[in-house]
Amino acid sequence: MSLVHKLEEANAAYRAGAPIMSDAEYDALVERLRREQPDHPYLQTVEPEPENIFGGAKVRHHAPMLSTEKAYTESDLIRYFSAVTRQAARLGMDEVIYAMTAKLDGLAGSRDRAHGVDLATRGNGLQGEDIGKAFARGLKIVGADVDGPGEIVMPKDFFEEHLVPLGFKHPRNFMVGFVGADTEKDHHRLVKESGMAHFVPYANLPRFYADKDTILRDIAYISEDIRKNTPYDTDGIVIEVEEPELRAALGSTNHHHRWQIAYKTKGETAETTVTGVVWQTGRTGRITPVIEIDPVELSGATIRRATAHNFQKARKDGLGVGSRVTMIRSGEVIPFIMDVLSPAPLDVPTACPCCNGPVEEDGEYLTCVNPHCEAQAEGAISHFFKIMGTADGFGPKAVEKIVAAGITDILAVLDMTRADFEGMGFGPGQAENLEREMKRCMSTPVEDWRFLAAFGIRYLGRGDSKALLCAIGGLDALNGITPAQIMAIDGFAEKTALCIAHDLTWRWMEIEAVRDRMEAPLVSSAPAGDIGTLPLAGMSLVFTGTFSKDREVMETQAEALGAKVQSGVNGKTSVLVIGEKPGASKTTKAAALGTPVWTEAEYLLRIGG
Ligand SMILES: NC(=O)c1ccc[n+]([C@@H]2O[C@H](COP(=O)([O-])OP(=O)(O)OC[C@H]3O[C@@H](n4cnc5c(N)ncnc54)[C@H](O)[C@@H]3O)[C@@H](O)[C@H]2O)c1
Ligand SMILES: [Zn+2]
Repeated sequence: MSLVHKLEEANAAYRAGAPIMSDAEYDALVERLRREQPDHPYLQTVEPEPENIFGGAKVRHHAPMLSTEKAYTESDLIRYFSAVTRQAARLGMDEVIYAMTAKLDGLAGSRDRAHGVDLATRGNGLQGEDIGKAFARGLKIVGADVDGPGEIVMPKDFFEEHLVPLGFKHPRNFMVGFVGADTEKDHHRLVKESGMAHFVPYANLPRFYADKDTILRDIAYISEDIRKNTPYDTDGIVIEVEEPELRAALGSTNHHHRWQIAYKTKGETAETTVTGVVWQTGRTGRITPVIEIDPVELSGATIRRATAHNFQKARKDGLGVGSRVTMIRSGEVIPFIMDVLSPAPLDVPTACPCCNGPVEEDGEYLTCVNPHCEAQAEGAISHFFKIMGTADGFGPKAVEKIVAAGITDILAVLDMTRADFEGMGFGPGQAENLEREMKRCMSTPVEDWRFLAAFGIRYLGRGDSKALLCAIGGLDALNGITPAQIMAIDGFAEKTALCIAHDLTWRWMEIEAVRDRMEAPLVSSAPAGDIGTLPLAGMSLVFTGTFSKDREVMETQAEALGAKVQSGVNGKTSVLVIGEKPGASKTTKAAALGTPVWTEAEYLLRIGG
């Protein structure tokens, strides 16, 4: 395949949110093309988005959205500064002061309400796609709502905490899916509810100012400082001239503005040999190879191993013992294998390295499907209590202790007593607490979809569990369900249906056993459910203040008992439930509307608990 063809293919995949190579690899190939064929048309225009990946109408940009020129070295920067300085001298201007901002690594978009465009992608630079629907999906503008270009991004902390465990690898690719997906999935709702999909107009980014000599001297510190102070992924910094007159004089090419440059630190690379492969099972059951290498020095650190997250690619590339590879490390990424120079076959395990249980290939992942696998147990147990939402105290630390003591499945946890907890090294107070919380978890009514989602079955988050149970008529109907039955339901594709049916069969006994342990009934989400007999049926409640339990737990319980929970008081509110230090705006509003107010004690009395 020709170099350009390879670049075109990689670019199309990247723009669609499913890259087939790393950015460092792509950038290295672009630099190679620049060396070999400096005048190639591919280098002269904006790398285009494939047509119609977001399903929006075509939009013409009133100002073209260009790419940036890149500087990897000091001499690249000097060349840029000289060109600007020459032009400034022609205009009779003094020393130029440059503005620097974080180069956000997301999906570029432009807001141009002056021409009726809420938001559009960059497209080919001249014409993009209308993605205004992203606001309905939960996209939030960060800072002043100004027209102009910006970036669609997600804070990295949130991404790492909530989306990495679901298998997403890069916020940028996630946001491409978020903006373009036809149907709203659970993970989209999670992001929407948390308000973590952001559109950041570049004009709102913090700006740092310096002259060229300061920049050349301190560029490493400045870059690192900007990176550290930006909550989003970045891939360098943008250095630019601000004076409109100088911008106009410098002008643009079809590819970039001459008044702007992106500074990126290129990773250092080194060749080495693979000396060993160790397979590890993660918390979600995913089995990934850790590649051990002959130690190499890269940017001042000794690198001994790298994780290959995509096992399928590792096998295809031949990352086995004895293969020769190129490692790369830059300031912004952890070291990884960039290239396989000479392959060697990679032996893939047929059993889980942790529990010896059965494994399955699911797309690019190798997964241990044994729910009792110790490596997965912690994740599974925390997930259960978190989704049930009716017990406190089963945080990561406590669960780690429980699993370390050999209790690796939900049922076994539910069988534990205060004495058992104490035997594991919990203090008497905490042991008592855990026993009480577990009883509460078993005696509080929850919706059947929440119960099902608590088992952490692949593709059965809360929303999809609800859809499944509503369509199928309740939990019992899941016993022996076939892929065909699931596929017949709107929103379930063949691959997911196969996977869900398989996992349900495998885990049905456990699900039933846990349900038998429940002392409270599950609230059915099937349309013909007996909602009318629940104590809070038909009521709309608002909770404010601090309660003896987490507010979220109170609200979940109220919903399970038939209530609708609102976030603010309005004419439809039946009762305002107040804890300690209730919010003044809610109590005032309730007083003005004459809405009944209950204390926590009154509320508990009413629900009989
Ligand atoms: N992994 C792959 O296969 C693959 C394929 C294609 C492209 N890429 C990556 O994409 C990049 C090239 O594509 P590109 O032209 O979209 O990006 P670029 O690196 O040339 O950057 C230009 C874009 O940066 C954006 N930007 C972000 N922060 C900004 C700020 N503070 N001020 C101004 N603009 C800002 C602008 O929207 C502009 O369009 C390369 O760095 C490459 O690594 C990767
Ligand atoms: Zn296992």
